[in-house]
Amino acid sequence: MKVTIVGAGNVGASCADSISYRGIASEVVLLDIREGFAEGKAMDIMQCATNTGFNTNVSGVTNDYSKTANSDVVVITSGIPRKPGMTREELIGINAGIVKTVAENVLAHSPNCIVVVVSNPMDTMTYLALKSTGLPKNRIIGMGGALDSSRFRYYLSKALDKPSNDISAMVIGGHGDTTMIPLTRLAAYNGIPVSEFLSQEELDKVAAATMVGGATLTGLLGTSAWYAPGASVAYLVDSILNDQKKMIACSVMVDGEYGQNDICIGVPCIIGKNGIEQIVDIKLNDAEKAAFAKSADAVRSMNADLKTVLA
Ligand SMILES: NC(=O)C1=CN([C@@H]2O[C@H](COP(=O)(O)OP(=O)(O)OC[C@H]3O[C@@H](n4cnc5c(N)ncnc54)[C@H](O)[C@@H]3O)[C@@H](O)[C@H]2O)C=CC1
Ligand SMILES: O=C([O-])CC(=O)C(=O)O
Repeated sequence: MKVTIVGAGNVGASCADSISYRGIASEVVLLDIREGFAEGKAMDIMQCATNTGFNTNVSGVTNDYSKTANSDVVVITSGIPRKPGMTREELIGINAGIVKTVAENVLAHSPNCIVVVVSNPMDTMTYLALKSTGLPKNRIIGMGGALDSSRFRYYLSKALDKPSNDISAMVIGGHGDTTMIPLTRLAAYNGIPVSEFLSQEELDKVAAATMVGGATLTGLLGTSAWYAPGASVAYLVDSILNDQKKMIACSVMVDGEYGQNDICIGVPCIIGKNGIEQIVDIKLNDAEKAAFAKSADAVRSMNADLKTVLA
């Protein structure tokens, strides 16, 4: 199986690293416009192979899409990240043009691939990739919910003082500081609702920390995060390449699910070899429904900024 990652920066290289470690692809191609950069990142990752024991062939290219031909999955991470104090939405002006061109280039060489969109503002970039390429909606997947859900589990694990892997929890809605919806009502510690162990005040604190999880890291690092984003992409790509049918919150075009249409937004999805194989339309309570509608309005109004790039 062949995976191309466009953008060999912090997130792209971390995706390549995590995918190689998992041993889920025979070939990973990293592509960047910066001369020699992807080649260098690929060489550095390949020099891990003997000490970590992976057999994936990772190569790097400078803007040569012919080397990406016949990829099964293409991950788009190209574009600028935010700096402390910025929102993801402020990146749209530069990233929209990049994502549109990149999506066209990758499909010209891999017409049957599944595209995973990472560049921010991710829900809007996913919508742009879908609208500009005309691909069927199962083949364009926005990655955000996998990461937000793993941060939610991290903050729950800190509050409970229990391991993250004993906790199941999901974040739906937009991938933005104010649009995420951590589903605290449904979060569980080994099958037991977390509300058995944490007060409403503690749960509200966890939800608030989750929503600004990316901003917190951006403040600490001076640029946005990359290890957990890379691991989240690898988790998603694993479910596609190995047809695992995992349920992962992903940004996908909704068609009536959760009462919404014509936006890409985070909802629980079954992910397999065909990409998005099913949207799991669960019953939300009134407060969750209201939060989802508000989140959808914000995502929709962001998409309106794409008018010129989609014209
Ligand atoms: N959806 C999510 O959960 C997450 C999204 N992100 C987003 O991912 C994007 C990348 O972040 P980082 O890797 O930290 O940034 P970075 O600046 O480290 O890397 C971006 C790379 O894209 C390359 N690039 C720019 N234009 C290109 C083009 N036309 N073709 C090919 N490569 C191009 C740059 O040369 C650079 O190497 C940002 O937009 C960031 O906001 C970051 C973390 C999580
Ligand atoms: O915070 C950012 O800008 C990058 C991102 O989407 C994340 O780490 O969740």
